[in-house]
Amino acid sequence: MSRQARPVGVGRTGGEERPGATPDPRPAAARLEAIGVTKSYRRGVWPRTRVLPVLRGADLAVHAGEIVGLVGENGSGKSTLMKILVGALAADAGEIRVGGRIGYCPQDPVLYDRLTCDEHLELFGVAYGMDADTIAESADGLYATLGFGNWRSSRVEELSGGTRAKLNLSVALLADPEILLLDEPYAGFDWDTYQRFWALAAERRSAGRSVLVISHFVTDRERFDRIVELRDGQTSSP
Ligand SMILES: Nc1ncnc2c1ncn2[C@@H]1O[C@H](COP(=O)(O)OP(=O)(O)OP(=O)(O)O)[C@@H](O)[C@H]1O
Repeated sequence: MSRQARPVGVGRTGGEERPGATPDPRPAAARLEAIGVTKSYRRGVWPRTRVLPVLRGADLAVHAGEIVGLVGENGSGKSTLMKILVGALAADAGEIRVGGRIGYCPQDPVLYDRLTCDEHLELFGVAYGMDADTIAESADGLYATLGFGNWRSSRVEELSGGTRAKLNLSVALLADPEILLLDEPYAGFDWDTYQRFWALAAERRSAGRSVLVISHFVTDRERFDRIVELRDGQTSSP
């Protein structure tokens, strides 16, 4: 799928050669790609509106089996680019190509105070088109991996910030998406959960999945296959 700053088309996603097939000498197509994306926000009230250019031709590619870090100063446009990649925000110009199902973990959890963790996973699972057994199996695995099964019957309003962050991440992972986009997913995690998160990301890489993570911590750098930096509205690989 491809869009004009549109979500993108399903094409040759790479990393999925059939045994016995003749190797394809072409480089594998990116699973997720942004090409020349521009975005400005309009601020203020007429007649005192002003335009704030945030992205000025940003390019980004994430391949199968890669964990890519998106870094940049506060306000450099990382969340804006991620929202455009998932289709939550329209770009002014440019193209987005997506070759697979996306799971998105926004910076601010989109959760419902009165629903329990189980009810969230059921609700989102049904929205993803999953059957009840698959939802239950996936939910059990996520509770075990992220260590918050004790809270499965608690309402979100009773949860700590870190447990909400675990549920937010679980919602993104529930349907086992080919492409996982995470906007500062571990800000509220304790050290044990932080380690579990990276083990989970590494498992996804081994399974040929793709992960794009907005990160602020320089110490995370060795965890990524590649780092992409946003500066002055454009991307580069430092
Ligand atoms: N809806 C909006 N309306 C107007 N300006 C916005 C809007 N959303 C973001 N901005 C501005 O766009 C710029 C980029 O914001 P964005 O959240 O994408 O940056 P970021 O790199 O993710 O920042 P941080 O590291 O602080 O999370 C900032 O100057 C921000 O104030």
